[in-house]
Amino acid sequence: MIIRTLGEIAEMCGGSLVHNQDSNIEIQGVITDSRQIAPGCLFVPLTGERFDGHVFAAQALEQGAAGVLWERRHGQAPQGAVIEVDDTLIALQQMSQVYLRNVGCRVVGITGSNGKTTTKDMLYSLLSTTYNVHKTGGNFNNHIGLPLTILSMKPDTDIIVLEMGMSGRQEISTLSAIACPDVAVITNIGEAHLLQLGSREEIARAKVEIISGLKSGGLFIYNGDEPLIPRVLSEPNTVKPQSFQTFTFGLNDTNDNYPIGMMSHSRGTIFTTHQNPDQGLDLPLLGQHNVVNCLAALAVASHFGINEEGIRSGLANLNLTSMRIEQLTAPSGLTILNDAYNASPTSMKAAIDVLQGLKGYRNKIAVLGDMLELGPQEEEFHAGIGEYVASDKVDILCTFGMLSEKTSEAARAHRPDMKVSSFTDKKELIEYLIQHLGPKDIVLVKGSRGMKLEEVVDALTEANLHN
Ligand SMILES: CC(=O)N[C@H]1[C@@H](OP(=O)(O)OP(=O)(O)OC[C@H]2O[C@@H](n3ccc(=O)[nH]c3=O)[C@H](O)[C@@H]2O)O[C@H](CO)[C@@H](O)[C@@H]1O[C@H](C)C(=O)N[C@@H](C)C(=O)N[C@H](CCC(=O)N[C@@H](CCC[C@@H](N)C(=O)O)C(=O)O)C(=O)O
Ligand SMILES: Nc1ncnc2c1ncn2[C@@H]1O[C@H](COP(=O)(O)OP(=O)(O)OP(=O)(O)O)[C@@H](O)[C@H]1O
Ligand SMILES: C[C@@H](N)C(=O)N[C@H](C)C(=O)O
Repeated sequence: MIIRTLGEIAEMCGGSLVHNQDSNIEIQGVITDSRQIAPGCLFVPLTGERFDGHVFAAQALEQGAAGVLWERRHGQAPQGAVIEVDDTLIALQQMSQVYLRNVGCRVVGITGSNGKTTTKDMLYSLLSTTYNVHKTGGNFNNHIGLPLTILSMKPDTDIIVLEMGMSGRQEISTLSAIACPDVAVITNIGEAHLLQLGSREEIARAKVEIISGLKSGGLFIYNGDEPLIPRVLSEPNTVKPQSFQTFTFGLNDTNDNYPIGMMSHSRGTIFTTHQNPDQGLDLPLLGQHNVVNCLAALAVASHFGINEEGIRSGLANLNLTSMRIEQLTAPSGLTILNDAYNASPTSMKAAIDVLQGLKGYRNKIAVLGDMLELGPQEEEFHAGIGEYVASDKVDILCTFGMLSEKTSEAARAHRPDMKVSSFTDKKELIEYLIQHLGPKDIVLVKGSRGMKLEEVVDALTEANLHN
């Protein structure tokens, strides 16, 4: 984490010390939540939907913060080590940008509609075999999370892997300007946040903003199966460096790298690639979509010179953030595919493909929740998932949420013999599942973040099943 004096921090964020404070006070780390104050930290109050962090500044100092930022428009600052700024969020971002330059590490930025967190985790594991690597924790991928990620890295970091999220235009360009990546990755263009962007073309434009801050001569790695990306690249308004390299990955053999052989097994996939046809790699994650994510991570790892031993070791020791097609076995024996972190049509279909591809279970059950932020076509998207899940070997469908009623209706219409139930009450859904699932079944649980379907996963994990 960042360690600087109060005076240095003031200089980094364009602020000024008040109350003639001792500029040599040492700051260790930056916190934006007074509920998480660590001794010696700098507390940065931010204004959010529910609170204005400034009301907690004095309390933060009492709790052990070594200093606080304070926006001038908030009037009299509390007594103690205070740095006055015009805007605390901008100050946080400026501080992180200067610290990143001070550390001098190389920077990888990863964006895309799906797979950012997964690809980040894979890449972290591959690069860590050779370098001191820092990565985005969890899903801290926005205008606050990215600066906090940078400020939490150690000064001896060689490479930082930054996840860049968005739900609107100019959000990724802000993150790219802070990070100035050496390598920029786009995993895919799906439908996430269509509500705010309006079209997949606009989603692609928002994602391609990641190269607006790409260093000159940097490397842009993207999913070559997606035609929107090169189309946006060629648009006159697209901001990009004078010169940069490109590398494409994907399933099609028109890419720079693509799989030439894939064999699924119970815990993952063994695959070979066009670039390394004799090197069978064992990815301990389910789903073809994760092989595609791995191709992106391999492209970055190759750029940084990770050898075959490092690749194999990195994949073997992969530690994936939870709730991304996470395979669990409950004490009852029930197998759960916990994919409850988020959902959009592309990721929903990818998860259903995984469920349909697995064998050796009595029943395959899909518990599918609403997909949020999809805009005016949301009902059509849910109906499309209904048809998709009814198209093949899923035995029971349970939907959760109002939008998912469309999923159920379409599934019933597409396959009248399929067992379909729809719920809007989570307790009733859980009761139904406990009554109908048994130890030899497998259940996929997936829905948008707002549906909080991890609560279903937790209930099923603890349940005694006797069917
Ligand atoms: C602003 C903030 O950090 N809020 C966090 C806070 O929320 P809470 O509701 O409690 O308070 P406010 O936001 O109103 O508070 C304002 C500040 O006051 C602080 N504070 C509050 C109470 C208190 O007693 N003391 C305080 O000091 C507070 O800390 C605020 O600084 O707490 C919640 C619970 O811990 C946090 O969840 C909340 O964090 C918000 C959501 C946030 O943005 N956090 C980032 C660090 C982050 O990266 N979060 C990610 C999710 C990012 C994300 O959704 N990404 C999108 C894509 C980008 C979309 C973009 N448009 C956007 O807006 O995010 C994606 O699809 O991936 C994460 O949490 O995983
Ligand atoms: N390449 C992909 N194609 C389709 N679905 C994917 C892909 N990669 C991951 N997923 C699925 O998308 C969901 C989110 O995965 P992950 O968290 O890695 O993506 P993300 O881009 O970080 O998501 P978010 O924007 O919601 O934070 C999970 O259900 C995961 O299984
Ligand atoms: C939190 C936001 N970035 C997000 O992921 N929204 C999804 C669609 C949700 O809230 O469920």
